[in-house]
Amino acid sequence: MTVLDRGSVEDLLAGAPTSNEKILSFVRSIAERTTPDRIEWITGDNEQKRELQNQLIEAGTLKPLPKQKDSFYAASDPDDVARVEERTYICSREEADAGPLNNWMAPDEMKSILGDLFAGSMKGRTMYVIPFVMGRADADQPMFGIEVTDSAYVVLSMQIMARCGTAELKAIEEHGGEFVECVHSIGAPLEPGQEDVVWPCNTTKYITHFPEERAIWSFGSGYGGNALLGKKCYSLRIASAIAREEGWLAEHMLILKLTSPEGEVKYVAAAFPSACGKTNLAMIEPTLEGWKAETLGDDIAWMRFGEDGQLYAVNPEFGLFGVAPGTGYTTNPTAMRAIEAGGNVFTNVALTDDGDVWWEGMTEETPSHLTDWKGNDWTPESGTPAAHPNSRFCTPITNTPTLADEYENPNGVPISAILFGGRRKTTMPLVTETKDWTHGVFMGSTLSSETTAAAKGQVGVVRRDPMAMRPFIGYNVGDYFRHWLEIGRTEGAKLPKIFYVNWFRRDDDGSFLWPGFSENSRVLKWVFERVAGTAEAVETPLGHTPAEGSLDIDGLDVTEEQLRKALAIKPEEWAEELASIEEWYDSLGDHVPAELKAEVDNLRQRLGVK
Ligand SMILES: Nc1nc2c(ncn2[C@@H]2O[C@H](COP(=O)(O)OP(=O)(O)OP(=O)(O)O)[C@@H](O)[C@H]2O)c(=O)[nH]1
Ligand SMILES: O=C([O-])CC(=O)C(=O)O
Ligand SMILES: [Mn+2]
Repeated sequence: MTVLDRGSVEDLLAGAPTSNEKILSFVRSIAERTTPDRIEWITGDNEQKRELQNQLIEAGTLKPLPKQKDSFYAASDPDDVARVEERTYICSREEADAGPLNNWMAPDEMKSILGDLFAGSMKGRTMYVIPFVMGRADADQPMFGIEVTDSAYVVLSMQIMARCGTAELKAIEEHGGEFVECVHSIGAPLEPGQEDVVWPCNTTKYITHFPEERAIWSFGSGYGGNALLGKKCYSLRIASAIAREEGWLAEHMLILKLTSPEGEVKYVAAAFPSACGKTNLAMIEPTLEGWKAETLGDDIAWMRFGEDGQLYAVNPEFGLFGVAPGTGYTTNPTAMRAIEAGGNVFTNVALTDDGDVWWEGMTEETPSHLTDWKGNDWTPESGTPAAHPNSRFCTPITNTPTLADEYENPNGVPISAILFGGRRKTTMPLVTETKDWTHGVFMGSTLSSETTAAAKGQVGVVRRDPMAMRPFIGYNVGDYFRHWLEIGRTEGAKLPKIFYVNWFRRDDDGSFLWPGFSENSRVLKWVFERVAGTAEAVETPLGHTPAEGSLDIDGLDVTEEQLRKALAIKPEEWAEELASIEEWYDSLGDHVPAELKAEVDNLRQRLGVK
């Protein structure tokens, strides 16, 4: 392995747009290790963006889409299509601090592996330096990062997902050069004369986090949450560790603004696991007369206490990285209009014969011929999905026609209700209001969902996904539960009410008991009215569920009988559920707070099951 001598790295750094020693020494140390041919600082200006686009078009990585505004298509390596949880590590000094749900390795051991992997890993390539901020630079506590990467595709995607460029570099300098170090390499060095491939990556993958040093190192993948390090790696795993220290919450939640026909406003946050409906709910078009919903965020919420004791949420992201399949004019017209506004990068969707994109669920009619995400001819008879189930649209959030004005407010909006929910065919009712904060934390901590294509692995298996954060908690899950309970004990706190929802319950014949999508506005109305103190509820062992007639199904093709089934709490299902919860808590070790374990017994008693 040739290593650049010091002189040549200095040459690459000549003309760097900063003289900040912390920034320079970080960039220098990564360049020395990875030996790129060039270093390019991302400015955020259009000329640079065009140039990168053109390079990627020439390399075959991006295809321009003549039917779309300023948008591109990319197809990844078929082995690089989703987050790889089994290759994701939390490298805290103590193993107990990573906890039983994260892969752990001692920092030194991991650094030695990474040292070998990153040595010369950018050879023949350009190292891009992306200064960015999650949230806004003018927030009370701005959260900066610098991602270095050897993927121009990652640069273009990061520029959609976060505020990046010269302005952010200046802001980092002004704030004393504090930033989260994000190091990314696709791990595909190029020898002189070696021909590149369309989607370079490495079969060895490591997505690693050093929460105590606030650093992220990612190797081998160019896709989504593995590579756009501002998203899951920073804004959830590292930020959750910071939030624990500082007394706030970094969560996998959408943020929604609801306005009633009377003009009253409430803000709601909701945590559903990956590919379980956050983007859809964040962009909901209410079917109820006079109700208005506006979008603030579709994936991540940071919530800090305001001086008035309320939890204020901001969306740290600047873009949408939405699941394409199932997004269509009938299910999510808002997302379709956002996409129409242009500036998109689509990955692993299908292509129509006239050069547009398509995915399952986009249109009512399926085209008779397509090129599938693997580049093969495809017809409806092919028997395989045309778009990969985790194919994504990457779209500027400012395209969203329903974006609330408060999105630009650096310190966020006060949250009145938190919804937890997952994808469950049975057991979990359409909606329940939990009894109090501790009971709400209990329900969130036992959140369960059938697995989806958003992560590699088997699809459709029920797994516990606490607060929809299972793959994203940057520390021990038991300590994370304790942190949630402590948030509830914060002096002067005016806490949101916590609800549990399930859009995915099925009837005996396998059909959905609840129409979902825009009709979820009816559940949101009930939640709004519970917070306002106007909706009727009945007390159940799980908290409060809508009293008969209080959930508005007027004009909906749902019978009272179906609604009863959707809301039912069946003791035989719960006997099984409680056993599974208990087993799961036990598997998490001794950090699980006793208060939560006590909730299992309380619930068992209320349900009258053994
Ligand atoms: N049956 C039903 N399906 C839904 C509903 N809402 C969303 N979906 C489907 O769930 C899938 C994922 O929805 P998204 O809104 O993209 O999920 P997400 O939680 O934002 O996913 P990530 O971006 O991976 O975090 C899509 O295929 C949707 O069509 C609903 O209310 N009912
Ligand atoms: O991180 C990703 O790749 C996409 C995402 O939002 C999720 O999986 O929740
Ligand atoms: Mn997500």
